This record gives sequence, C-alpha cells and structure tokens, in this order.
Amino acid sequence: MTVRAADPAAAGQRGHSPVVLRTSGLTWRVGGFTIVADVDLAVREGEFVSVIGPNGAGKSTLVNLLSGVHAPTAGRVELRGQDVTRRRPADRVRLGLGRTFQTSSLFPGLTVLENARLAAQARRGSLALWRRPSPTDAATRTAVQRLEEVGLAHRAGDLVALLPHGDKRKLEIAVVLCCDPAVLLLDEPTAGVSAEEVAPLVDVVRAVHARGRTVVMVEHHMELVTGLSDRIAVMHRGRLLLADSPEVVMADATVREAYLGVAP
Ligand SMILES: Nc1ncnc2c1ncn2[C@@H]1O[C@H](COP(=O)(O)OP(=O)(O)OP(=O)(O)O)[C@@H](O)[C@H]1O
Repeated sequence: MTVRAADPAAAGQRGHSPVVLRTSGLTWRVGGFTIVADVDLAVREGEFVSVIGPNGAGKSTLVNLLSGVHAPTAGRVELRGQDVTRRRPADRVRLGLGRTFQTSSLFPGLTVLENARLAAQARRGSLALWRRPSPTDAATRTAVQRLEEVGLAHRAGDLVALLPHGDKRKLEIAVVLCCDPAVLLLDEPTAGVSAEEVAPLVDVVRAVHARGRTVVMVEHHMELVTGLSDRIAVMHRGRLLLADSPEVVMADATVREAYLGVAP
C-alpha cells in the first residue's frame, strides 16, 4: 500500500503546540506482573502518535490506562493540563478524550445515522431519546457532518448489522467524533477488516487528522503507521522503548531487529 509521508513542516510546527495528553511514570501491575512500566509520553495538539509493539507489549493496556478503563498502580495521566488519573472513563470523554475499541461498540439494530445521532445527542447532554429525531436538529446535523467526514453519509439509512466490517470501523470513528474529542484514541482501527478495506480506512484516519485533530493510534502493522504518524512510540514488554519520528524509529537497530526481522 502507498502511504503519504507525514508532513515534516507541519510536524515541526506541532513541536511548539501545547501538550494535550501526558503520562508520567504510568505503571500497571496485576497478579505480580508489570504489564505497563513507567511510561512517560507527551502528545501535542494536532500530533499523530502511533503506538506499536508486538503481541502482549502492553499497547491495549496503555490505552485502557489513558481512557480510564484501568486505574494505574502508579503514575499519572493529564488531559489538557488536568490530572485525570482517578477520573472515570465517562468523565474523561466529557473532558475531551474519545476512544474506539478493538471490538465493536455499535448498536447493530439501529441505522448508521441513529448510531451517530445518539452519540451527538449524549454529547449535548440530551438523553431525551424518546423524542422524535428531526432532520434539522443540532444532534442530527452533527451526526450527518461526522458521517460525511468518514465517507459514510450515503449509508446513513442502512442498518449497522448489514455494514461491511470496514464501514463499521469508520462508523465507530464517526461516533467518537460526534463527542468532539480533543484527543482521538484509536485502538487497532484495522483489526479484523479485510485486506481491501484497509486502505480506505487508513484514508479516513488520515483525513480526520488532516482536519487538525490530535490522534493516538495503537496499531500492529509498522507499514501502516509510518506514512501517517508524526511520531511512533514503540512499546516492548510494557516499557516505552522510544518515541520519535518514523525515520528515527525505522533506523533504530533494536526496532529493526525486533519488529522488522532485520539483523543489526
Ligand atoms: N487483566 C489482566 N490480567 C492479567 N494479565 C493481563 C491483563 N490484561 C493484560 N494482561 C497481559 O498483559 C500483557 C499485555 O497485554 P496487552 O493486551 O496490553 O498487549 P498488546 O500490546 O495490546 O497486545 P496485542 O497486540 O496482542 O493486542 C499480555 O501478556 C496480557 O496477557
């Protein structure tokens, strides 16, 4: 697959942007094992940071710590300068952290638009779900905009259960965007999608970032992240090995040996 290199000039400018998400000494232990160990990571506004690493490296656990699914054993998570370490996932969503999951979180019996609209309605604090949706109300307008953003407006009336898997992943992104997140956390967006659906999905992720959004994406496949990311954070056995530009990461001897099978 051809992937456009991240714009180095834009990435340089982001070096001066404020930090929106920061972890310090983030650690999670369970059953005598340290799953995430002492992770320090700062993500700047507008940045695209990918987190890669082999199976079991601790990537999903890191996302769970960022989004509040797990409470850390030690360390801290800051969102827009605010300590959210002990805040519940729903609070973090309200404070601007939106995430997708590896497994689908959609309502299969509702339409594409209904799924997006529910998220937009929840964001507006209106859970008067019994009210008849109107095509012109604010929640519907937001939902339609987000569906356009991910290229799904033409499927607005389709039942989610009937969508191809790649379109479900796009809809999950639209649903999170309906909550207007300051940081979008994507947990393996291409997991389970067919080979031909990967490129269109990557294009959606790229377009979402190009609109100025901050993205943190967990992904297995090195070849997908190099063209998208300003920085790649490499996890290994729960530790953050390095977080740097794709060029530096690709040239790193340990990374080349561990992930690309290239002898040093
Ligand atoms: N609740 C738990 N209890 C015990 N061990 C856990 C728990 N959650 C995760 N682990 C272990 O922690 C390690 C890291 O898991 P994690 O899912 O974060 O890795 P990952 O890098 O996301 O892997 P993958 O790419 O396969 O999704 C694994 O060895 C996993 O078995």
